[in-house]
Amino acid sequence: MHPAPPPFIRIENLTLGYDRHPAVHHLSGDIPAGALVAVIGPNGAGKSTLLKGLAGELRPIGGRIVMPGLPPGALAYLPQRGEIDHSFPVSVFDVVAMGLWREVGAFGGLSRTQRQRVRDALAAVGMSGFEARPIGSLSGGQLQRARFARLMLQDAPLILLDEPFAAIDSRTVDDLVQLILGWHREGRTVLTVVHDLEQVRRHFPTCLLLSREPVAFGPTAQVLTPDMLARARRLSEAFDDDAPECHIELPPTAVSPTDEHAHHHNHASHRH
Ligand SMILES: Nc1ncnc2c1ncn2[C@@H]1O[C@H](COP(=O)(O)OP(=O)(O)OP(=O)(O)O)[C@@H](O)[C@H]1O
Repeated sequence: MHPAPPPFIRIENLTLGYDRHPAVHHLSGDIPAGALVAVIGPNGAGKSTLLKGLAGELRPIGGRIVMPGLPPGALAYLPQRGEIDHSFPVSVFDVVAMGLWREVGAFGGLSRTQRQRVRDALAAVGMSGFEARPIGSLSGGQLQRARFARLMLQDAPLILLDEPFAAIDSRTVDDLVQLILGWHREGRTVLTVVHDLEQVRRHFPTCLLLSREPVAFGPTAQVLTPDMLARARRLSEAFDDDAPECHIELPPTAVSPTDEHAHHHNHASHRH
């Protein structure tokens, strides 16, 4: 018998938030290497906050995230809103080439091979011929393709995508899903915030259902049950950002390696 491989990401009683107000709390669990995880939950459930925490953009208020097998900085993160200033006169090629900054450095020039890799990444997202176009002239779907091309060049073992399909045409969504499935086949670990549950059922083997705290984490078919979704909704409705404290009691659930912390507690942002 082989011992179980170490987790790629270990989350230990994690609390993340803003100005010491928890947005996600009591999150614990292991994510194995090569997992393809959909992060789902109601609006304001803390999905983006979790990705920011994993990306290192938000420091935990409590608990910790450990990624034993990940070299420092070896993750690629696609935030929800475009971080690209559309009015900035920069070409699609240059924006995508930023994906190589770790190997090129801030002021380095690109080698011939690196320039070819940029063109290959653009071809892989169906954007050949757009190299010289100003980034601000792209449609929403084209811009998202370019952002995926940049991400590909980062060649990271861990990829975090925050609502990559929001406000994107269905053909582009299909193409982006195929790229994600390709990264999964290559053995990369991918966490994606997704709103469309059909999309999740069809393509994502593992699911984390969040509602400020973990509701369920495991195989998608066991997480996406009417019970679990109703539970997530109830938790989200019981939440009030301005309320002084919290006493939410959860019954234990069948699938949930992550909710062993369900109990009475006091946090400075729940109501009853
Ligand atoms: N920069 C911030 N400063 C203060 N509070 C924030 C900030 N960003 C998010 N929040 C709050 O944290 C909570 C969780 O937000 P988050 O964006 O993580 O939720 P989400 O699940 O991604 O929601 P959605 O599906 O609507 O994008 C919300 O109450 C939100 O208002």
